[in-house]
Amino acid sequence: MILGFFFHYRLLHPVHDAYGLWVTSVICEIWFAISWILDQFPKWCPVRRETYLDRLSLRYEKEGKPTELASIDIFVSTVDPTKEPPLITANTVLSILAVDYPVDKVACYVSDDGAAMLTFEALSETSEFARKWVPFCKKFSIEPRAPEWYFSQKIDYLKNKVHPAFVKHRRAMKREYEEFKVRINSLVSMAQKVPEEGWTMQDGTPWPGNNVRNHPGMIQVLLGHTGVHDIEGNELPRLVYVSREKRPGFEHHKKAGAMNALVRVSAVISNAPYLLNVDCDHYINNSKALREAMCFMMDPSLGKRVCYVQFPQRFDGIDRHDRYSNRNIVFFDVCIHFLFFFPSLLFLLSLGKLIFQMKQINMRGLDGIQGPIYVGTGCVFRRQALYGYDAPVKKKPPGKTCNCPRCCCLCCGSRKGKKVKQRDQKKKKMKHRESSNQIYALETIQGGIKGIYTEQASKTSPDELEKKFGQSPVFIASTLLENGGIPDEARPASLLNEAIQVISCDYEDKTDWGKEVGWIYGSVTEDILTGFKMHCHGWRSVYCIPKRPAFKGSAPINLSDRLHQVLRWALGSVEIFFSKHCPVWYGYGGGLKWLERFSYINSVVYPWTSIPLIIYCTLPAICLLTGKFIVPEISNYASIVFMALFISIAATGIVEMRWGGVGIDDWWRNEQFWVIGGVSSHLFALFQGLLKVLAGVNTNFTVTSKAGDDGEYSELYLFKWTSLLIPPTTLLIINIVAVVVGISDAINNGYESWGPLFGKLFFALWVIVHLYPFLKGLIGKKDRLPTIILVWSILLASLLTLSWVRINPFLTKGGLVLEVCGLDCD
Ligand SMILES: O=c1ccn([C@@H]2O[C@H](COP(=O)(O)OP(=O)(O)O[C@H]3O[C@H](CO)[C@@H](O)[C@H](O)[C@H]3O)[C@@H](O)[C@H]2O)c(=O)[nH]1
Ligand SMILES: [Mn+2]
Repeated sequence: MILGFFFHYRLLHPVHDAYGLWVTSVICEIWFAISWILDQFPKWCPVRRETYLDRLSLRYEKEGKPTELASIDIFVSTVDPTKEPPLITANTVLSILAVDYPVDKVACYVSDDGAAMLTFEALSETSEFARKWVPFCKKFSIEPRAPEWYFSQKIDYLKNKVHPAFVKHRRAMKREYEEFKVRINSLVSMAQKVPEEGWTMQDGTPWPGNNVRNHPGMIQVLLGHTGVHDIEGNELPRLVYVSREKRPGFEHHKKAGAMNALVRVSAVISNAPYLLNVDCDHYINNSKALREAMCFMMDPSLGKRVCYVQFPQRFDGIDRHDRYSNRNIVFFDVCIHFLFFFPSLLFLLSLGKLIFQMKQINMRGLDGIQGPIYVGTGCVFRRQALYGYDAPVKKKPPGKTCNCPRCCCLCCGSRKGKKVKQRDQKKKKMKHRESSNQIYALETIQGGIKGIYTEQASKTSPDELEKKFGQSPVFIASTLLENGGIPDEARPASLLNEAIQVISCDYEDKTDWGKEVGWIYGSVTEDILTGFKMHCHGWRSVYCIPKRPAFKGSAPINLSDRLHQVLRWALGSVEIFFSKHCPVWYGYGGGLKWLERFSYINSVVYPWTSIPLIIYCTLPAICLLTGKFIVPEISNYASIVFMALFISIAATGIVEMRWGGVGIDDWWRNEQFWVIGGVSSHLFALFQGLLKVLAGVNTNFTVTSKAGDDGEYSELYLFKWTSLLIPPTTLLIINIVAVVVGISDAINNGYESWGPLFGKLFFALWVIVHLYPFLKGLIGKKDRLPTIILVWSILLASLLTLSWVRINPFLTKGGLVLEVCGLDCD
């Protein structure tokens, strides 16, 4: 590293624009230093991290720990039954109901933002089917427990199963499922027939959700302890349908708002101390995953400082070559990742200040620092961490006294007196507010007031609690219980009544919901913000990668959908970048570690790299068209150093990949898609984000379309027109034109011009190779050639080349200009 530093200095000094280069190289070296440090400290080292994971799951296997499993509330969000087919949601719900966990400790809440009767009907069908499906799964321990995916597995199920009844049962079950599927699909086709007057309920009254933007809150408990049992007479987990109230003029905050509504509803109905969030297009693929998460949550050595356990996202139904890098394997499995495009191109095209390099600490690497970021699905939360509290302070060994105010409140007598007084005040206040729908008497929760959180909570006055959590006394009382649960004497009817209150539109008015409590608002990618806030409060998160993937989901497979998804993520990042929560300046003095901060910064600034990226994709073409070579002349000595550096970067990259178990093809797809997404989605996100900040123009959250159940890749070639396609097409065309022009020029000028040409051709081809999957997606099936994009892009490309040729002051070699013009005028 030090050597590298020295070389940089020696090397770059004589170059024309040395200053900018020097600065960038220093930044580079800092990154090198970080990776070096990461490798030196085994605690942060990915390999060590793996053994840590092993240790926990080993203990779990040996001792069956944790023996006492805590309750867990599971949230599924759906919004649009036309884009999120009810069958997919049904499968998600079935995999949850059949999970390998005590039934009385699981409650599944389905939030329906579309308020579609269709979703509701599909869900009640699902609950009926679950009565047969759940006992079947448990009896034969099948995996996965989402029927669609279980039955579509192409394995010989007779091989390992010796149970004689299994074959018969499986066949019967499969038939049942086919029938269930027919029922769900007939619901869907019925839904298409009832557009105008809207749905009616069985008794003829209109379905309250007919108007998606204006309807009351709806809650329906479909399964539960006291309710229906499965066909073998066993209990089933609770299943609750929730559609929050919608009124015109209220901001609903999309998924984050839906999640917060569920947090409150579940607090009133089951109040489990842990929560799991899965998107409707993801299902539980490993029925033991919840237990794995509990290993971390209840691990004494982690001391209740874990705010969430994130599982990596894995996907089904991705084309074999994963053309658009949907799997995101590099993000989920590599610790530290160099974006190779930068070092290779940018180092050599030394354009001074514009050069910069990206080195990302990804999920696995973060796990050695303060934990992975939250990616929106497949994540088990500690409920208390969502309530905006600080992480519990590490306990000092007895005998040591600490004077810091944080520790003091735990031991110091005079404060305790004050606390009791406050508690009495609270008691009075609560009694005072007692109303018909109040279920908890404070006395019943008094026993629960102990431990770290309640320590913090009891420091808060009742007024403050109300300002923070809103006006529901039942909800507030529930937040004071560290271990969750509902008092025995609570009546279900009044609980439901209270649950309706907490999903009303104005519940969050003038409270901390979405600001300090729950899922955080203010960006279309609520996930980054939510995790970030918790890390700022000093919590740590855990990355859990069980051998059998815990959750699996669907990903968009055609180019346009994928680019739109990336656009939305990038837009979210730009929004955060301009918000008060920007990790560059937010949360100093909190519990956020600086390397963790680096990574959060990286996750919000990356859309900006689209600008230099585009410049670097145009430069090779310009080189070829103008005959000017941008790479500075460097000495032999310098070029050797450059090569050495290049190789060292490549080597670290390869080592990181090996550690993560990522193949070269996955890595290469990632590189390619980084360029494709960079020059299209990231750029557009930047503009949209700037528009939003400067002019207040709002953009919509478009739900990512989900692949149907046809299993074929017909969608892969599906072409949808979008302006996102223009910049990469333009870049592609100018580079191809440049290559053609360059070669024909060399042919005209004879033998001696071939030498320098090769250097230039290399860069142009480098760009083209990166954009190749895009080209394939663009052309798709031959008959779908998108003329409109072609016209636009050729127009833009020729405009750019022409204008460059006109304004280029260096150009005196007239031949080339003619060449270019001749080509364009044809
Ligand atoms: O108003 C809304 C909009 C969306 N959703 C739900 O949000 C989830 C994610 O939406 P999806 O369109 O599937 O987005 P993806 O791009 O596939 O999702 C990724 O990126 C999102 C952030 O943009 C995260 O929230 C997701 O967890 C993550 O999987 C789905 O379950 C939707 O039903 C709502 O509940 N209400
Ligand atoms: Mn999704």
